[in-house]
Amino acid sequence: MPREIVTLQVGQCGNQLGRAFWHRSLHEHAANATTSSFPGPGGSSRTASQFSDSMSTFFSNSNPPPSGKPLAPGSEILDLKARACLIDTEDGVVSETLRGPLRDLFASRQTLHDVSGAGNNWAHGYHGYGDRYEEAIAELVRSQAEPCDSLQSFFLMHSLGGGTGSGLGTRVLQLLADEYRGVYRFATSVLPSKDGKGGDSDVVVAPYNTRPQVGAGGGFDDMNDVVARLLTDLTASMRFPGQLNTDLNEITTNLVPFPRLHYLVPSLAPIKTKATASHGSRGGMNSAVQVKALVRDCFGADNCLVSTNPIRDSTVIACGIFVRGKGVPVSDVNANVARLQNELRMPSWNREGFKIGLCEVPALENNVSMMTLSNSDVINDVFGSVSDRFNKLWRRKAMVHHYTQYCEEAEFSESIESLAGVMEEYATVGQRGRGADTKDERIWDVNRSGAGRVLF
Ligand SMILES: Nc1nc2c(ncn2[C@@H]2O[C@H](COP(=O)(O)OP(=O)(O)OP(=O)(O)O)[C@@H](O)[C@H]2O)c(=O)[nH]1
Repeated sequence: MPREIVTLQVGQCGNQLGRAFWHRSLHEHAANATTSSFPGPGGSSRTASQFSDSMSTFFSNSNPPPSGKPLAPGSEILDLKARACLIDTEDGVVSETLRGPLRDLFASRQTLHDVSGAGNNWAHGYHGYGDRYEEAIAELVRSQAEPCDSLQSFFLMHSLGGGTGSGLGTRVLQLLADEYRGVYRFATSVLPSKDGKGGDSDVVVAPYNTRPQVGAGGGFDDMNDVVARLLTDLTASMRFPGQLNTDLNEITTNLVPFPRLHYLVPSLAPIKTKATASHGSRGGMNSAVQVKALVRDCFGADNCLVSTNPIRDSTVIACGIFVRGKGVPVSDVNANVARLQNELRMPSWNREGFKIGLCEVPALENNVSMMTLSNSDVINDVFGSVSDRFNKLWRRKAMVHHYTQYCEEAEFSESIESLAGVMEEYATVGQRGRGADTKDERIWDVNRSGAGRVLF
């Protein structure tokens, strides 16, 4: 039975990532359709093909065949709609989406946008726009959630450097927690680069808006292409049928042993962008050798989507390994898990903390590829640098007056304390992984609401 996922794209970055994700998903489904392909002419989602049960996780088909009269394969005209809410405080990106090649995938009632933006101000997004649009956003979400037979989770995309994705995005996550208790929220967050250079050098106050992290070099198109790879790999086994499928709830349950330690660092192998893509790399290797090489890459520094130390040098609390490709035996993956259990530093209570997913449908550019999600204390490098940059501004109370138009100054100290708390919990787990066993069990006693969150 399909278990639907509702996607929420918030802010400019969130909506641009969403576009890259839907575009890539449609192409994957087209490449694997048994009949004629979609997207149709011009990238449209309205075309002839088959609508599978698995596809209904992310898409609805508003033109189902008449009941009791299944149409012959190939004669079904799909009118796909993404199960998505497009939210922004400016109208540029959302309007562009509604005019562009993906226009048929979204009805205009699936969107909510204003015109003036949040001016890179978290408090403007959270309090200003949050107060103004809370009801309308709740209604928008309801319009997508209510038609679902069995809502699995919410999938949110945003950046943390500006004002809308960070502030209004946080408000949306809170609204979801309040109105849909028990439904997991899985957020993909683009964080400011560690050194303030590169992608987010345009946002001086990014550390105020973020509280946590990162980035990569290159333009947005290339970056978004990599992120779309990550998101399609993450959701492949929810969109395609398969033997060893994983859903978002399973991932969250297995990789988040404590509610506040919910930051999952992704790695991809091979990493390819449009510019560097080529088919069939490592095509000559047998599966066991291929999987071993992919694992090696994913646990090194170069393939990690967060610029930080290699995952293999950190304490790994839990880890998901997701493989795409035809005919990869699970035994090849298990052999690597056994090796990682010996090689990685893991807390003694969770040496079994691996979640494996296998999807037979390959990614577009590679015959076999791998994505890992690591819950590890490596994230403290990132949080530490955000915290340092935050404090540099905060000591001088620089730019604070822009925020106090919308919020109390106390929120600044609360957020930096909250971040310090998360860092302390990760540090404690990290020390345990290094063998320093303490009797202090406070860390396990956290009961704040948990959500999976992929950072990059
Ligand atoms: N990877 C990636 N990062 C982006 C993209 N667009 C913006 N960013 C980054 O996101 C941060 C700014 O956030 P935006 O999403 O532009 O802003 P916003 O959330 O819409 O907020 P306001 O502009 O203040 O209303 C900066 O760090 C940008 O470098 C994108 O398409 N891809």
